[in-house]
Amino acid sequence: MEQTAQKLRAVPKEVKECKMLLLGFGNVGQAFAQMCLDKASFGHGVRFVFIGVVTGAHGFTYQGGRPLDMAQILSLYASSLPQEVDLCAFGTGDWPAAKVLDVASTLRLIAESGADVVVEAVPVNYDTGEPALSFLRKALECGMHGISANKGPVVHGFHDLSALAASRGKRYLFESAVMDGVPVFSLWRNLPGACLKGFRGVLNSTTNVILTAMEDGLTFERALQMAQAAGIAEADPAGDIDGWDAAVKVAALCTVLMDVPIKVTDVQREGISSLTQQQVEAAAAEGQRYKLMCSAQVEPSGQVVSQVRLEKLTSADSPFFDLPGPSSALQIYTDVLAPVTIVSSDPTTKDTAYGIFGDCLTAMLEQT
Ligand SMILES: NC(=O)C1=CN([C@@H]2O[C@H](COP(=O)(O)OP(=O)(O)OC[C@H]3O[C@@H](n4cnc5c(N)ncnc54)[C@H](OP(=O)(O)O)[C@@H]3O)[C@@H](O)[C@H]2O)C=CC1
Ligand SMILES: N[C@@H](CC=O)C(=O)O
Repeated sequence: MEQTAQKLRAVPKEVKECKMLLLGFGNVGQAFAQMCLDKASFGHGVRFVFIGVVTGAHGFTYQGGRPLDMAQILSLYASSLPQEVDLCAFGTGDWPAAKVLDVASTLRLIAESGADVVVEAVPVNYDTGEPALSFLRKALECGMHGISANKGPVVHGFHDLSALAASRGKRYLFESAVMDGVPVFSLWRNLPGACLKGFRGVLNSTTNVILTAMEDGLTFERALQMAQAAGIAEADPAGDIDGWDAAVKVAALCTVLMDVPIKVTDVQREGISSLTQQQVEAAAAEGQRYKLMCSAQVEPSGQVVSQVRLEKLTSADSPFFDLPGPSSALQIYTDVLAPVTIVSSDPTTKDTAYGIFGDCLTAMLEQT
């Protein structure tokens, strides 16, 4: 079916080889690697070759730029307990094996690797964007594309990284940073001349899983476990629960779509931890439900007011009311279009993987 559909699209004549260095091999990194394998014979015009994988505490593998057997690496992860995995077993070339590759060594590895694309999917740092920011900067300085699923570098380095990328004729792309693989940033690139006056949305899936599950009578803790098992919670789920993930996404949208580079701490923020089962049930009994709403709007003064707020939605007409589990939605208000709403229903890490995959293709295929 996929093959047939692909024939309807323009198939690039030449196949480009793309050497990939993958930083971070958790839920997102693995889903992305799997997608590259699944789509290898799809005729999209790029042959992805993994030459290095770096983790935080599970070692790294790099064999002097030689292709890695990604299917074998994925199958090791699938068949082992997390604490048993050590990627160094696949070989580290001239590099000494180390379960933890420190940031300075990772930067050296990026520079040495000669990769075409560095894909970065390491945990978010709300305060500084590091070490992801430095990884992406190094990749771009070395003339590689920097593709990232991480919101931190968007907020802490969007303008610098984009300018650096442009100066090298490369791309810094991050479609997965907000709403997984849903084309939010690329949609905006396709609305030239439009001004964003504001937006409203449900942008954190983990809290939405928890809120929906609590409506069904599950405990907060059990619901969080479900989100973790689905691979959508942050490495530190407090970032989801306390509203930091939602706030960094709001800041990312303001920075890129409004061209107003706000900090995460500029976003008025609340989380969901104070909400009780009784409050959720009482709301449900009145046909209402709680959502962690994200919003920003440009005031007449030009100032941007942004917030993450736990709201009790009262109207089934709201595009955010009927949004179960990990689903997310964003409504944008521009000076040229009636409100536009994008909804993602029950996304998984495959959606995020596609955001990265699409960015890699965009970067590779537009390059002459
Ligand atoms: N999960 C999701 O649904 C989505 C996630 N994102 C973003 O994608 C990124 C990755 O998320 P996810 O895969 O879920 O997170 P995980 O915690 O599952 O994976 C993170 C990976 O990064 C590795 N890592 C940690 N520190 C370093 C470092 N210094 N250098 C190299 N690797 C490092 C970890 O190593 P180790 O395995 O050894 O711990 C792990 O492999 C985050 O920024 C997240 O916000 C974006 C959209 C959706
Ligand atoms: N932890 C995040 C993952 C995607 O950004 C969420 O729950 O939305």
